[in-house]
Amino acid sequence: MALSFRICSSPLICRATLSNGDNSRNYHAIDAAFIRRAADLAEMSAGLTSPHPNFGCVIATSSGKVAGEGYLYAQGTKPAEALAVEAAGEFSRGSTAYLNMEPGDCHGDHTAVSALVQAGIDRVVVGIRHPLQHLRGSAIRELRSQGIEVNVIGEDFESKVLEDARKSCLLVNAPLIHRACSRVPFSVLKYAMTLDGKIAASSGHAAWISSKLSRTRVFELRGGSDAVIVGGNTVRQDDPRLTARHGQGHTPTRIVMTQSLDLPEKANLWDVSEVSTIVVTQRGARKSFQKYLASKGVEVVEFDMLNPREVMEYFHLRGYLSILWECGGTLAASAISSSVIHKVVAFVAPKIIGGSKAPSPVGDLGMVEMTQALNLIDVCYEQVGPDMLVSGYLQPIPDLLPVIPSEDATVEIDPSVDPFEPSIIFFYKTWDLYGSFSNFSPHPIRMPCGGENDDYMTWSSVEHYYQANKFVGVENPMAHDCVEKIRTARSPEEAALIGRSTLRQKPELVRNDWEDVKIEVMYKALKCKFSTYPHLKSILLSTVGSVLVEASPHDLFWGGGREGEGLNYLGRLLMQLRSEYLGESSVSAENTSSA
Ligand SMILES: NC(=O)C1=CN([C@@H]2O[C@H](COP(=O)(O)OP(=O)(O)OC[C@H]3O[C@@H](n4cnc5c(N)ncnc54)[C@H](OP(=O)(O)O)[C@@H]3O)[C@@H](O)[C@H]2O)C=CC1
Ligand SMILES: Nc1c(N[C@@H]2O[C@H](COP(=O)(O)O)[C@@H](O)[C@H]2O)[nH]c(=O)[nH]c1=O
Repeated sequence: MALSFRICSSPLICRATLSNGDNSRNYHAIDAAFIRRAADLAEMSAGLTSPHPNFGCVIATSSGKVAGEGYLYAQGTKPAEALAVEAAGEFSRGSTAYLNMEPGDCHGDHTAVSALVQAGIDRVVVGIRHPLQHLRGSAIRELRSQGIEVNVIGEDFESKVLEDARKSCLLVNAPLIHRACSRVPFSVLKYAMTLDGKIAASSGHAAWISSKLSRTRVFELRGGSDAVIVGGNTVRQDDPRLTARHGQGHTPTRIVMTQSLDLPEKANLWDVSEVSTIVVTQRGARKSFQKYLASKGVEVVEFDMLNPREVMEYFHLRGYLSILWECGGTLAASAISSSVIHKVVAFVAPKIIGGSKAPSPVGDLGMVEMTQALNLIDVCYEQVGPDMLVSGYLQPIPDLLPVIPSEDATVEIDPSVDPFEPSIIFFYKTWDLYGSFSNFSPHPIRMPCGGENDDYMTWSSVEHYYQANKFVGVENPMAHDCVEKIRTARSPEEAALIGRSTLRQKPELVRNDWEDVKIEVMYKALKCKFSTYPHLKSILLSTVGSVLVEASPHDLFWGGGREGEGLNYLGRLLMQLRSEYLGESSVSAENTSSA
């Protein structure tokens, strides 16, 4: 029984129909189709939300019509569920909401859950529970406590068709699921090769093997990844840019892995005006070149043991969820041997270049018999222009069902929270347990713009306010524009990107006193945030006795650094605020008792 979607432009956009005309009996097939649609919608935010989960929601009426759809554009923007019920309007009442993943209410505001409850949704079907342990189960519990029937695929009902739909939910958030189950980001090895298995001519020349259409697909892959990584030799040979040039969305960080640091002085990757580059190298390698790179704005990170696993563990801690490997065969072999590659995407062009010394996509893996070959699973074949795109998984997407208990989890299965000393509370990414302490948490604040403009304005997050303040009060129309662009940025990540890149590219737009006032700016914004949201103040007060550390391994000013070498100013300001609140509450307690 084939299932299809008709797309039309009215609010009742599409309708799941069963091609044999049986429109009512096969509930599983209908549920599965809508769940797959929710996963497809979630896919639309890949790259935009990073490093946050991808969420999609479909509202379907009891007659199987789609009344509304939504996907999360970026963290801090309206949840998919709220957008979908808004689109469905009155049709929401009595309808079913299909969610690819349980909403993660990181900050206690229950927006997604409230939207469904208030819209009068009768039933919610969930593809997978939230992969992060501290968020898992709470939205489902909350919905059930409000009298809504909630069905989780694989727990409350199962069948082959539902299992397939559930798989699409696992795939659309594979990077986040990996975060919950392993300590490395989800990595995809991508390459373009000729029909005779070469990734370059014997001279090293490789531009181009695949067609323009295939290369546009590569830009899309880049746009959906947090970072792209190459080895030193690819930089020397190709001088790549590694940007996403398909005209929309996000551009990943570029990472170069080099032991020797024997890299050219002039390279496209050293131009960080559009996007940043991080060079990871062996500790002590070419110190003078490290300084040169730093002067260009390229970050250099040294490793005692430079190998793909250590590097991936480091980027995992830094909050990266997905990495695209676009290296040559030498580094690819090392990455596969270290078991950090999860998926392979190969563009095969109908060309033959020959050459016994021409490089191939994967170097030596030490295998001697064909029986040792690594077999890909869930392989897909697709024609892209003249090329064939073959993709598949080297390691299965972890199946969370055995890992995620269906009821409240007590098992320690979420290694994303490190077993730090209990007296220290680390926070960093907004979806972590104390994620609401992050500047990126989606808590709008009302503050004056600063400078001569005393008007109160709404800033979508502390990060928006902080970044904009770099350019406040500067007599230059471009500085004014920049403040406005940051204020209206659709996510804290976008605000940070504009603020940081403008500071690098146009330092003349930055206010002269920025270094002197930035701590004060941050403090005022934090005070406003914690005073505006009482539940955040309670969380802050609940940490009394613990040291607060922003676990950013790379920001040595606001964060604690990789080995505690950072100044941790964000943690310090939060502790200062906490003690001020404690002081206030003890004074008011004294006043009450003496009254
Ligand atoms: N068609 C395609 O899709 C692609 C083609 N190419 C082509 O491939 C060729 C380059 O291939 P290749 O030499 O394999 O390049 P790689 O991108 O694999 O670079 C290899 C380099 O990576 C660095 N490295 C750092 N750590 C490690 C480690 N643990 N293991 C292995 N390498 C490490 C070293 O740099 P260092 O020497 O600086 O210390 C090493 O020399 C070029 O001709 C290029 O055009 C490249 C990418 C994709
Ligand atoms: N030659 C080759 C690829 N090569 C990869 O693309 C990089 C160049 O990217 P950019 O500078 O951004 O255009 C190069 O260094 C290598 O990693 N990719 C492909 O899809 N098809 C191709 O034929």
